[in-house]
Amino acid sequence: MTTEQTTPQANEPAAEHLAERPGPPTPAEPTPVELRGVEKRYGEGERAVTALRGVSLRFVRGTMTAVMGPSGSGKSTLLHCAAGMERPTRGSVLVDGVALGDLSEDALTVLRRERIGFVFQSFNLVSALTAAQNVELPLRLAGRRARPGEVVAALERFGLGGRAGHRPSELSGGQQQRVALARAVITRPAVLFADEPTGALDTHTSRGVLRLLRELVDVHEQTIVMVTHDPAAAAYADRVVLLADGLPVSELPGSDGAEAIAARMAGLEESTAGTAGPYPASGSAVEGRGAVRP
Ligand SMILES: Nc1ncnc2c1ncn2[C@@H]1O[C@H](COP(=O)(O)OP(=O)(O)OP(=O)(O)O)[C@@H](O)[C@H]1O
Repeated sequence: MTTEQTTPQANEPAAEHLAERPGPPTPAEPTPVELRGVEKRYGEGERAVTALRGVSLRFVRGTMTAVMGPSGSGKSTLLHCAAGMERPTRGSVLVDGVALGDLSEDALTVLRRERIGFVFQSFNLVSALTAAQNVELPLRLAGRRARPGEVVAALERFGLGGRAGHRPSELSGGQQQRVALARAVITRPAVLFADEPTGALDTHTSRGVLRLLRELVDVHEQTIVMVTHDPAAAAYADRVVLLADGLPVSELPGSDGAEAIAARMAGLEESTAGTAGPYPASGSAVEGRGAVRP
């Protein structure tokens, strides 16, 4: 396993410093998402599976992070815990500085609805609703009405201006995923989680969706955390975090390119193949952009 240190952004403290002292975010701008020592165990006794072993990660505003790793390494579990869809067994998740573990189920539902966006590989649109109704849904669930033109503007932003009245079955896969994206960001969430968002799309359509994700980050300062198996998709990210056996073990910038990411993944798969997990169960921290702390 290699340990690397890349240059931190000019306006960020040294990554190493961050890794040791995650510290509180400034009151003016809380960190969109922070995981502190997150463990997740499923089941009890002999059948227990530890999916996450003490993960500490921060996802800063206006960055896109790709999470990769071998099958079963804990990627989906990490995303579900970070998005408040599952409660960690130990440790804490903070969204916009709010500890999810301190919230009641009702308060967590409200926070998820208003501060967290999620897109799935299978789009998860409501089949009986039109594109416009799907996009408006999170606002209605929050008891709000869309402002005049808000939904149309959201659809247009994702190149769907002419599709407002179409139902999901009348749309291509790429169009459905763009409706899902418009729906996920209409509430202006602190973070957008994406679980294999291009997994069901062909290469050309995938690139279109990835460019839209990139634009959300670069133009609108959206924070995005995306699980992917595709090194070409990960290359769109600022940061690629590699998981193995429930821990972040390595990290590289997406700008290193798909080939370098694929090579790092291959090395990881080789080193973990047939083992019960060579990584310590005691905890790990990977912080900031471009830092590595296996
Ligand atoms: N609900 C569950 N009950 C029991 N074990 C689970 C559950 N969900 C996940 N696991 C286990 O936790 C571990 C991590 O699973 P997870 O789905 O997070 O991995 P992953 O990296 O997303 O895998 P993949 O790339 O195959 O989707 C695996 O060993 C899995 O079998």
